Order: sequence, then structure tokens, then C-alpha cells
Amino acid sequence: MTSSDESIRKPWKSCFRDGLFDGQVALVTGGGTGIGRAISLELATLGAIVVIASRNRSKCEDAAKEINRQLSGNSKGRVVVGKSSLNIRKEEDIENLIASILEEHKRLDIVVNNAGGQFVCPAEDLSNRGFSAVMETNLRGTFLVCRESFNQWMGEHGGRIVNITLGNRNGMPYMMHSGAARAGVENMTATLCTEWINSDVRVNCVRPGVVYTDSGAENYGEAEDMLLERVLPSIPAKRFGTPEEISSAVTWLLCEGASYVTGAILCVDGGSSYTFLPLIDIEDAAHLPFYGKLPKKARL
Ligand SMILES: CCC/C=C/C(=O)SCCNC(=O)CCNC(=O)[C@H](O)C(C)(C)COP(=O)([O-])OP(=O)([O-])OC[C@H]1O[C@@H](n2cnc3c(N)ncnc32)[C@H](O)[C@@H]1OP(=O)([O-])[O-]
Ligand SMILES: NC(=O)C1=CN([C@@H]2O[C@H](COP(=O)(O)OP(=O)(O)OC[C@H]3O[C@@H](n4cnc5c(N)ncnc54)[C@H](OP(=O)(O)O)[C@@H]3O)[C@@H](O)[C@H]2O)C=CC1
Repeated sequence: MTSSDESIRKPWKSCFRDGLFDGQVALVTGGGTGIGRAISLELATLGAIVVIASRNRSKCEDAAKEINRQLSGNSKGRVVVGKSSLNIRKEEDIENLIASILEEHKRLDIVVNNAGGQFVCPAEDLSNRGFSAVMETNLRGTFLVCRESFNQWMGEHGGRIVNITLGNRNGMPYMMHSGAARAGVENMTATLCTEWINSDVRVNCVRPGVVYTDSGAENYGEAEDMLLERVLPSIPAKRFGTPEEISSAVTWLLCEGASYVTGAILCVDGGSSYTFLPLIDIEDAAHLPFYGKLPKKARL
């Protein structure tokens, strides 16, 4: 099996009913690629106006055009691009984006904190700034989007937030920074869900295992072979996940059917949380395209 095998690329159809999110407004950070894009497509298919934003605005514009082309004429939903580019490491970007959504769409019912990422680096070689960059992106960025959504809208009107984290139950070899940041997001979610429940705001996490995305394949390049050879056999399901499988978990947490669910961490990982990710030999990391960006002392 390869990661582009038909068995994990079946034609997608939402398992939720049409019109589920009619009249609602959603923000999906990083909604132009990979998992975020699948979430945006599904929410728009189900009727939501979905605002997508990330650092690369033109990538979001292309994605919005393509998703809107895919939507059936029956859907009241659509995808629109945020007024300006969004870097979740910048507090001002977040404040301005949410203010502009409220100015234009007059509400914000749903937030999916999907934007994030990391680089591969052994812990002993990780610089102070490298650690901070990943914390700022995944932990502080997610916090600031939650806080602004609450302060500018949800605190008064209610809402639902889903934070995308990362399968890190057994730690995250060579990605300690990201594993720690996502563990922080999950614990933050546990606190926010109780602090905000009386404002009718539910906050949950979806924790994906390894998910095949075109953007990821671009990112991992030649390393795909290594992932297939080393990581795939350790996944009880014996395949990677698809963005659509993450999206349907997110959609369920956002819908009325989950109205009593808050503070949950929903693992969507083919059982990977219950096995150990094999420690990838650092020599294999030399094949990774991002290896060249490692600080010199982290290279072989
Ligand atoms: C099993 C897999 C499952 C997971 C899959 C996914 O998540 S798929 C999703 C995948 N998608 C994504 O991950 C996309 C989003 N990811 C990103 O944007 C970046 O990875 C980021 C979040 C770190 C921002 O990075 P940036 O470059 O804008 O940050 P900056 O300019 O602020 O630099 C601050 C410090 O960071 C250091 N540093 C930077 N790169 C590397 C490196 N490769 N190596 C070592 N160090 C690195 C840099 O050297 C500097 O420290 P120094 O030298 O001054 O002491
Ligand atoms: N694919 C996988 O196996 C797994 C992925 N995840 C997580 O799921 C999420 C989506 O990943 P995936 O779709 O695979 O990968 P992508 O690289 O396609 O998605 C990351 C998205 O986040 C955006 N982004 C990154 N940094 C920032 C930032 N500072 N400010 C605003 N937007 C940002 C990127 O857009 P832009 O570059 O334009 O800013 C991009 O759209 C990420 O948080 C990822 O870590 C978790 C587990 C496994």
C-alpha cells in the first residue's frame, strides 16, 4: 500500500445532513490546505459561511475558489478569505481578523484552530528561538484565537471551538517542542471548557494521528518512503488517516449532537495512541527535505 492508495482516497461524502450549519459563521485557521481545507469544505457543504486565513493569503484565495466550485448549488454555505493575512504568532493579526469577521458577517459561531506545525529537530539541538517559534505558533496562537473569539463574540452569544492537536500520548520523538505545545493546548482546553461553559461555549480537541495530505507529502517529500516503511507498520489500522476523517470528527463536535460534549480529546488515529511510534533513526532524518534547514549542529 502507498499513501496515495485508492483505499484511503475514497470519494468523499459528508455523513451529516444538509443544512446542518445554515446561517452560521465559522473561522478555520490554516483552512486553505490539508486538513483545514477538508474541514472548510465540509462546513461549507453543510451551510456555514467559512472564513479561512493564514500567512499565505493567495493560497487561501485559490483554495476558496476551488472549494466554492466543488459546492453543490443546494448549499447555502461558501468559503471566503479573511480580510488580511493571518499569522497566529501576531496578536494584532488575530484581533483584526476577528473584528473584521464580525464587521462583515455579524457573528462568529464556530472556530477551528487548525493552523500549526513544527520542524523536526532532536531536543538537544533545539535553540531557544526554535522552541519559542513552535510554542508561539501552536500554543500561544491557539490561546489568542480562543481568547479573542470569546472576548469579541462568544462570551456574549455562545459558540463552539475545536482545537486540532497532534497524536502525542507517548511523546513526540524529534518534535518535543510540538508535542509539548499540543499537550498545553489540550490542558488549556480542559480549563477553558469549564471557565466558559456558563457562556454556552464548548471547547474540544481533535487529536489526529498521521494523516496523508498533499501539503504534507510536499513537506515530507522523499521522507514519505521512510514514513511508509517505519511508521505505517506501527499504526494498528495499517494505513494513514485522511483529512476527511479528521473533518468529520471536527464536524460532529461542532454540531448539536455533541451539545453535552466539552473538554473532550477525540483521537482520530487508527489506534496509534495505543502503540509506540518507532523512534525514527536520526540517519533517516537526513533524507528529510527540511533537514537542510536544521541548525548545523543538528545535522549528522
Ligand atoms: C508524524 C508527523 C505528524 C505531523 C504532521 C504535521 O504537523 S504536518 C504540518 C506541517 N506544516 C507545518 O509545519 C507548517 C508550519 N510550520 C512553520 O511555519 C514552522 O515550522 C515554524 C512553526 C517553526 C515557524 O518557523 P519559522 O522559520 O517561521 O520560525 P522563525 O523564523 O521565527 O525561526 C525561529 C527559530 O526556529 C528555528 N527553525 C526554524 N525552522 C527550523 C528547522 N527546520 N530546523 C531547526 N530549527 C528551525 C530557526 O533556526 C530559529 O532559531 P535560531 O536559529 O534563530 O536560533
Ligand atoms: N498531517 C498530519 O499528519 C497531522 C497534522 N496535524 C496538525 O493539523 C494541522 C493541519 O495540518 P496539515 O493540514 O497536515 O498541514 P498543512 O501544512 O497543510 O497545514 C498547516 C496550515 O497552517 C497554516 N499556518 C501555519 N503556521 C501559521 C501561522 N503562524 N499563522 C497562520 N497560519 C499558519 C498554514 O498556512 P500558511 O503557510 O499560509 O500560513 C497551513 O494552511 C496542523 O496544526 C498540524 O500540525 C496534527 C497531526 C497530524
